[in-house]
Amino acid sequence: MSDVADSPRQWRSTLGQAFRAALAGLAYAVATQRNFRIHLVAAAIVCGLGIWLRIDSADWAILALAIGLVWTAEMFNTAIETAVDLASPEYHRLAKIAKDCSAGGVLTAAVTAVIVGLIVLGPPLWIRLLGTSG
Ligand SMILES: Nc1ncnc2c1ncn2[C@@H]1O[C@H](COP(=O)(O)OP(=O)(O)OP(=O)(O)O)[C@@H](O)[C@H]1O
Repeated sequence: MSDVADSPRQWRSTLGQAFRAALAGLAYAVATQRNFRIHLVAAAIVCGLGIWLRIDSADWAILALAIGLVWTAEMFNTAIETAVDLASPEYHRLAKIAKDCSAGGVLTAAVTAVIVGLIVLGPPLWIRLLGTSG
């Protein structure tokens, strides 16, 4: 009996296709979603501040989680919007609920990331700019 799992070469090929599809999804979001590009720029600014302030590895881990949360929410939002447009190009009450909830998810993630950023970067930024911790 032949099975995909029997052949390492087929496994690699399947994984390669899945990875390429995932990268294509990311490229689509970057190319078409203005909000996603804004989140990329915000992440770059946060990383620049992190380097400048020499935050420690635990703080980097927290910031990475917050950035990843927002990007993930934006990717799922793009997927949901696209699927809703496919299923319901005309106005529909349920399509509105789906898109509004999806947008609410992105907003929740973004607000969370801003709070995390303020907690992690705020105190060292304050000290760096004003030269005092009190
Ligand atoms: N088919 C639809 N039926 C009902 N309401 C819709 C429909 N399409 C969009 N809407 C409403 O319009 C809002 C904006 O939808 P839209 O598809 O323009 O998304 P968006 O948030 O502007 O994202 P993007 O700018 O990335 O396309 C939705 O949140 C929803 O309230």
